[in-house]
Amino acid sequence: MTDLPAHASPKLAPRSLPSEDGQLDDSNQGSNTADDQRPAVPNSLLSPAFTPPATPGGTLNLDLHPTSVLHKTQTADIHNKSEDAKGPKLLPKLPAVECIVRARIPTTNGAEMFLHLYHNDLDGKEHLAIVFGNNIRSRSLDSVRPGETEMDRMIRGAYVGKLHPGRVSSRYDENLSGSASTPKQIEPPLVRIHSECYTGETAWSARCDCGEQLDEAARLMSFPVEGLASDAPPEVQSLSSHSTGGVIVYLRQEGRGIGLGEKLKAYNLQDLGSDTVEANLLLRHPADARSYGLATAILEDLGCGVDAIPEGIRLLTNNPDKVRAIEGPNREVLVKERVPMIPLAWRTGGQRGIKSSEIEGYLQTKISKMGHMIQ
Ligand SMILES: Nc1nc2c(ncn2[C@@H]2O[C@H](COP(=O)(O)OP(=O)(O)OP(=O)(O)O)[C@@H](O)[C@H]2O)c(=O)[nH]1
Repeated sequence: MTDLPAHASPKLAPRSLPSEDGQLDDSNQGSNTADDQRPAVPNSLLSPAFTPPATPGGTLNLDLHPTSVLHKTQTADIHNKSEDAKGPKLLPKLPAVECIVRARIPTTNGAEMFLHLYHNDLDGKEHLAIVFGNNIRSRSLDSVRPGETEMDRMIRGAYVGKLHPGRVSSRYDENLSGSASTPKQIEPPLVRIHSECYTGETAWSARCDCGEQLDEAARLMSFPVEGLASDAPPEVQSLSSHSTGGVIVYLRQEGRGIGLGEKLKAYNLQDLGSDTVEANLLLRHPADARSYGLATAILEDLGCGVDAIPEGIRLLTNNPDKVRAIEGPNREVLVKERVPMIPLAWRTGGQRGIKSSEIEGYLQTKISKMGHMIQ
C-alpha cells in the first residue's frame, strides 16, 4: 500500500496510480502549467469535488454557447489539462446588469461616496459599485421606469445633486446651479475592481492585503486635490490632477471565486505548508476561479466604457490578468494605464501596513506564481 500520511483519507482512491517504474499514469502528465504547479502530494489528498469556475452559487451563461466556459473547464479538469492554474475567464458575451438602487454614504474619513447595487443575469448575487464624485452615473439607474413617480426615482437614488427634506424633483436640485447638476466630461477615471474578502476586510486578517487595498483605493479616489501634501506617496502625486473621483467595482467573488468556506479550508492547508496557489489546487479549485464580465458590464453602465470614454480608464491593480479580462471580450473597456498598488508596509519600510509572516508568503506567491507586478 502507498505510504500515506496519517491524515490522508483511505476512502478516496488516488486519481492516478503509480506504474511500476514509479511514474504517474496520467497520459498528459507534465504537459502544462497546471501540472507544473501541482504540488507533489499523494493523489488521495486531492478532493474529488469539482468547483465551477465562476462565482459560487451563480450560473454561467450556458445557453449562449453549447461549448460553454463551464463545459470547457470541466473537460480541462477531467483531463488534468487545466488552463485554470491561473488567470480569469473571459465570458463569451457580457452579462446584462441593472443598477437597482443608489444611495449616498458619508464615510468615516469624511469623504462621500454613492453606493450602487446591481442585479444581473449571470448569478444571483448583489454586486456593488462604490462611486466617488458626481461625474460617474449609472445609465440603467437613470433610465425611466414605466409608471414611476418622482418620489419613486428619488427613493431608488435616480436623482441629480443632493436629497434634502421637501425636495420634489429627481431631475432638478434647486440648491445646485444648472451646470453643477450636469455631469461633466470626465478624464480617464481611476477604477479598482475588487473581489470580496470577508477575512481581510471585516475580520482583521493579516493573511492578505485585501482590506488595505480597499481602503487605499477609496483614499486615492477621495483624495482632495488641494490636500496633496508633500508626504503623499509618489503614485498619489502622479494622480493629483485626476483624483477627484473614481469607482470601485466590488464583486462578490470571495476567495478568488471559491467562496469563504473553501478559502478557510485553503488557509488550513496553508498552515500545513502549502502556498496560496497550491492550497487551491489541492482542493481541486483553479488557482484563480474569478471572471470579470460583470465588472466590465458595470463599468459600461457607469459610462466608463470606450463608447463614453474612448481615452480609457486607469486601473488600480497589480494583477496582469485582470487588466486584459476587464477590457471585456470585445474591448468594451479600454485600460489606458495600470496604476500599481504597493503594499503600505513596503512603502513605509514596515512603519505602517500589515505585518505577518503569512502576508509575506502571500505576496511572494502572487509575484512568483501569479505574475503580479508589485512595483
Ligand atoms: N483562495 C484564496 N483566496 C484568497 C486568499 N487570500 C485572499 N484571497 C481572495 O483573493 C481575492 C483578492 O484577490 P487578490 O489576488 O488579492 O487581488 P487581485 O484582485 O488578484 O489583484 P490586485 O488587483 O492586484 O489586488 C479576494 O476575493 C480574497 O478573498 C487565499 O489565500 N486563498
